[in-house]
Amino acid sequence: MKAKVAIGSDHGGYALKETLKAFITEKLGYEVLDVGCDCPDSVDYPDYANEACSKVISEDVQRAILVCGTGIGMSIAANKMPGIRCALVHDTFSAKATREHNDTNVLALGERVIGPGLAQDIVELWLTTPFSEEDRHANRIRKIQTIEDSYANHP
Ligand SMILES: O=C(CO)[C@H](O)[C@H](O)[C@H](O)COP(=O)(O)O
Repeated sequence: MKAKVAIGSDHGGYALKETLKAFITEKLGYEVLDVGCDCPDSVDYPDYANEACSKVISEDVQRAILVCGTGIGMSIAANKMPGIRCALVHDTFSAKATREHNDTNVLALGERVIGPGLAQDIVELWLTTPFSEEDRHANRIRKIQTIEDSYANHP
């Protein structure tokens, strides 16, 4: 069964979000939950990273895609959230590798960095590439989780 995908952006990623939303639903056939923003007026990217990633954490969706001007702010905010492994990706090699090696559940993109054609290629690869399941990669992901858990009750 295909993953459900949340998608969110700030104003700097709004146009690319709209393009990707149509591509993911109409061309790739995934169900997409758009958490905003809803127009190109200035907003704050952490609000939309939080909204989209909370849908992954609650298991309403299996993946999320975040777009801002650079993708950097979105990826920083997303990676603060428990269980989120967000990759900022602007090339197709990394799109495939981060699924195979990191089992990332969130993808961040920068509308001011790449064009819509490359963004679509990245999104398609990222959505369709499975985690390799190899022991060394699974073990490294467990170590990331252990780091996260060790700070869970940090004062
Ligand atoms: O968070 C970002 C950079 O890390 C995003 O690119 C934002 O979209 C960007 O900072 C927005 O900038 P603006 O001057 O408010 O349009």
